[in-house]
Amino acid sequence: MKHLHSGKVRDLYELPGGELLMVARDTVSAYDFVLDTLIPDKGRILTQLSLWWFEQLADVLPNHVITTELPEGAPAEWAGRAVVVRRLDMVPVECVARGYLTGSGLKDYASTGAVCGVPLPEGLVDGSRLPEPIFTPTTKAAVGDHDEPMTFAEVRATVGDDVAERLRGLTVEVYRRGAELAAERGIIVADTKIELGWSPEGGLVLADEVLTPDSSRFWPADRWTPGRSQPSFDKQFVRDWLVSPEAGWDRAAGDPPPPLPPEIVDRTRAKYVEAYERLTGRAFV
Ligand SMILES: C[C@H](c1ccccc1)n1cc(-c2ncnc(N)c2C#N)cn1
Repeated sequence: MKHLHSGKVRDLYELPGGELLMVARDTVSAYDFVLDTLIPDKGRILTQLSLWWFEQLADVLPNHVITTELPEGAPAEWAGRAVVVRRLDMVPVECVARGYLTGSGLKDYASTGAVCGVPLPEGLVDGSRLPEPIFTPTTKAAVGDHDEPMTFAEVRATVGDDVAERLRGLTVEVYRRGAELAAERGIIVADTKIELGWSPEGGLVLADEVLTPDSSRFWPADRWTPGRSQPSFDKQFVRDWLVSPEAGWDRAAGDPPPPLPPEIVDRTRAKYVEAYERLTGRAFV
């Protein structure tokens, strides 16, 4: 199979029949670095979680999954974390929806009182819940560049009025469904990024991964405290250890992060298993 693209935590291959193979790695990224230390089973856990969300969202829109059967020639170690998907004509817009204000959205709000041109009430702070979830699209920056916020007018100019409306509607609906279900299970989904593509028949299809802790911000609901940075459901142990004296990491010098101790690896794996089991109600095997 032909290697097409490598992201921070996933790889994309082309199969002889023209379909694509998405493979999730056991890597985790923190502070914009992909760490050297692997989190065992992370790729499988997040792949199985995404497949479960595709099932939950089947009544909202179709998805690109063909099969989870490993194709001929794929290494056995990819089992459970590789998905054969339909090749789509990808929409050139990162479709993001936010139900809470943080990260780049908070920066945009702090300087403009709006996010991607969507005006918000005054007085919001880091972690504030928004009155309604909003569509906050960005450009698809080249590797190494940063995604830039897009206004809805810019999305219209890029894909046309009708498709822009549909991107907004679908992105907010996927977010709402995910955030609602997760909230019932004690997890806040603060925001999420989805990828949409056009099928050969011309319909919009949900692609990539969906509503995972890599494509979304997951916060433990019982620790939500607006006004400060919220702890990450899955990455907080890694973040805290990396900036602790024990790690001896000179982040300011731009040094790569040190390897993670086994205990941090184990606790982080347990958080991914916990997120999967709480959301799906299924035991991770
Ligand atoms: C950003 C993402 C990516 C995934 C995995 C690794 C690195 C990047 N990506 C997805 C496609 C893509 N292209 C055509 N048809 C599709 N069904 C998909 C999907 N999913 C292109 N890039």
